[in-house]
Amino acid sequence: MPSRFSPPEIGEETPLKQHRHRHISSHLLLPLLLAGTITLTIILLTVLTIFIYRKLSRNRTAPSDSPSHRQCRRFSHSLIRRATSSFSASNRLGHGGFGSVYKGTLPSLPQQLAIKVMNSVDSLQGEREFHNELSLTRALVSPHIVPLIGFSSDSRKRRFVLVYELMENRSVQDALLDKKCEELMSWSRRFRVVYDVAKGLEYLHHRCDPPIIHGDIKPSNILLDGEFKAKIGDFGLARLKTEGAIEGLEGSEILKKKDDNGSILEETESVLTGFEEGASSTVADRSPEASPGLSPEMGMGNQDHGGGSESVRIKDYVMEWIGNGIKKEKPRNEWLASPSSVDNVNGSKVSSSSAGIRKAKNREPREWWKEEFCEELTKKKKRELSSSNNGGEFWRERDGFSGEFRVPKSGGISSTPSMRGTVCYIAPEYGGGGLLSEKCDVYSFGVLVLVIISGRRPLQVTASPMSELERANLISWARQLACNGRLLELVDPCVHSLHKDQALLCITIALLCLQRSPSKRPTMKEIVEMLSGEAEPPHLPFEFSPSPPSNFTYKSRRTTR
Ligand SMILES: Nc1ncnc2c1ncn2[C@@H]1O[C@H](COP(=O)(O)OP(=O)(O)OP(=O)(O)O)[C@@H](O)[C@H]1O
Repeated sequence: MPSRFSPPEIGEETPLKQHRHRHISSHLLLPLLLAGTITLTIILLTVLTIFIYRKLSRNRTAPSDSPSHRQCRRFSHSLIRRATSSFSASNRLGHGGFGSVYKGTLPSLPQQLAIKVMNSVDSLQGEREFHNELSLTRALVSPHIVPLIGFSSDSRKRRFVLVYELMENRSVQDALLDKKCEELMSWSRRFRVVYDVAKGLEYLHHRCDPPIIHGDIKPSNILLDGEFKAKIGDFGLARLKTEGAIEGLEGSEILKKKDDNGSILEETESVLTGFEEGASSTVADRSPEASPGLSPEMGMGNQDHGGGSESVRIKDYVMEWIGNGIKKEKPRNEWLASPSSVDNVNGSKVSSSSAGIRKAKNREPREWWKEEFCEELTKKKKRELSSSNNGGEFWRERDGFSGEFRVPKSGGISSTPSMRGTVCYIAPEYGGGGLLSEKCDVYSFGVLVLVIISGRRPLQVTASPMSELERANLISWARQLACNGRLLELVDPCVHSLHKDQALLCITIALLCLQRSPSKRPTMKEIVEMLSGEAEPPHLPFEFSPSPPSNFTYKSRRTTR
């Protein structure tokens, strides 16, 4: 009879065992599930963090309001050659410190192009500027910046080209100072140019992260499109603000180099002093009628009247000496002065690499030296008048005047190899080998505004009498007019439909920008607010206030533009 209870075979699980097993596995499953979920969450979080970090770091170098970079195309050199008809002279738009700019077209692109060919065969500086300009400009998207379309580079053959959109009306230098375009004789257009440049700089300083310092604001770097809207171009000397430390390092190297050259500088200065002593009397007595040999532009020439032959000889010697010095110092192919294009260009650019390469361009060295000598003569006259108490008030030293235009040493170019920017536009603190900051751009903007308002170069003598020399330096002239409450005299007489309040506002802002102390200068954001009427109009710096106070007043500009 089969037993009712048969013992379980070995290996067979009893329900009890099964229950225990189920209990154990469910006991293990929970922590396993939990661990799995946590691991998965950690992985997801890590991926998400990496994604966000990469996105943020990509946006950091780009302006905050331009999430995606401009489409920047790479072109072959043969295509660029075809676009410019083999870089034909007839297509040449202009010549900059590091090469020529050509007009061109490409079948694949609707717009006309400005093709900047960097001169980098013999120097690394051209290549350096190319990379600098490319990396910075491709990230910029603003209606106030010249749009970069593409580039072409071949390191082996040392060909570096940047392709920009063509600005039909060229630069402010070309359109306003050289051609005196009729369109720019209307006040509203001039004011618009000032406003556009201010907006462009505000974008660079306040909307880019990190901020971008242009470092070379001047008329030839302000381009005008078909409607005369201004855009900032040429970022070859631009810097990200975070590079301050690097700039500082360069600065200390430079100080060392300056010391090394000390004896040479001293020698140069003593020669200049000799010239000043002799030349001041000769130039002061000249007039175009009395001295037909004078260049009417400069009020200086090789002839002498009234027995000053010795001083003229000294002057000629110094001019010659400096001219030779310049030629001697000229690094190969770095001097790009083309006599045909020379016409009192606004300033000579000084730039550097760590190797201390210097350049000056677009001008016969002797031409711009003449202008700078005029400045020296003006200073000399100022000293004379102030010591004789005759007109001392007029020539009183103003904030920042001495030192903002240094006599270039070692052959006409600043002895400070770190100096970047252009003589007359460069901020005094940076010219002395200091740190490049946004306030350097603000200073250059101040000079630019005076140039746009007055329609003349920062250093220019239009006639030889000494009375004209008083106006030679635009900045000091503006300061004088401010002290005398005659600011509107600065406005270009060719301007029509003048809006006096706007003109006073612009000149006042310019004078604020030109204060010697960078911290006193307004920011570009504040300047845009003042120009747009969002902020109250500024007051002149105390030292420029006319006496009795306030010869001119503004109407409130709290109107919408
Ligand atoms: N996008 C452009 N459209 C039209 N013309 C241009 C354009 N870019 C430059 N140019 C012309 O070419 C000239 C040379 O420009 P570039 O930027 O090379 O040098 P620069 O500003 O004159 O001198 P530097 O290199 O010393 O700053 C300008 O003055 C301007 O006349």
